[in-house]
Amino acid sequence: MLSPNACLLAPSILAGDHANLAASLKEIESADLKWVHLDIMDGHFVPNLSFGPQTVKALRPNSKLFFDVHLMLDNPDKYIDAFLDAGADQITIHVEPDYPVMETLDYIRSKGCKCGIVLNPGTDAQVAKPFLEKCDIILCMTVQPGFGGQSFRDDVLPKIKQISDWRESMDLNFRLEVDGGVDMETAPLCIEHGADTMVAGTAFFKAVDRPGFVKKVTGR
Ligand SMILES: O=C(CO)[C@@H](O)[C@H](O)COP(=O)(O)O
Ligand SMILES: [Fe+2]
Repeated sequence: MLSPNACLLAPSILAGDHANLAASLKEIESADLKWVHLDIMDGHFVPNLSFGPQTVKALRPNSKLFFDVHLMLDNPDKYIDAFLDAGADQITIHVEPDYPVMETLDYIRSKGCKCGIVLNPGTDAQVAKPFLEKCDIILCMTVQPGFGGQSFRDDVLPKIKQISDWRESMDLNFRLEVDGGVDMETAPLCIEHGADTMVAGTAFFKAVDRPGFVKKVTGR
């Protein structure tokens, strides 16, 4: 079942120019896109470090893009205020670490920010079910989180379809986002399985024909 939502592409600035991330935001705007994906890594939940709320806050006045903040942290609940203050438009939190996920979603929403959960490739769709009604977005990782430039895992596609089917049967309209190894070949598979929000880092910033890339990845 295709998504009821129009397909969006959210480039990840993890693959942008870290000496000039403001210029990377301009590249996204020049491609006529509305979202940017910001990957926050703590070196604990994932074996890598990226950047923190200070960088997000510094980027905020440079852009009107929708800031889609993906927290890869062991204790995301401790950092929500920092990312709200930094100007996040949406915060997604993983379900795997041990912290109060439901309360954290409620807290993000109570502050007027969009919220959602993230599932690692090995995390069962059933884990998401209790949270679906609380979420603006469900993010399915199609790589093990921590690094850009990895290969897409097509074994995650049935999970995307399952969550898409629940969205329909429960009459919900959350976005269904896919992150990791998304490119011109893999994005159509995600769309076929019900996804509507494509994160692409490496493939977006390396694309020679950006308009062609955007068209293919969003199915427009
Ligand atoms: O969250 C992550 C990685 O943990 C992603 O958002 C990556 O930044 C996507 O990069 P590509 O796979 O598109 O290069
Ligand atoms: Fe991400």
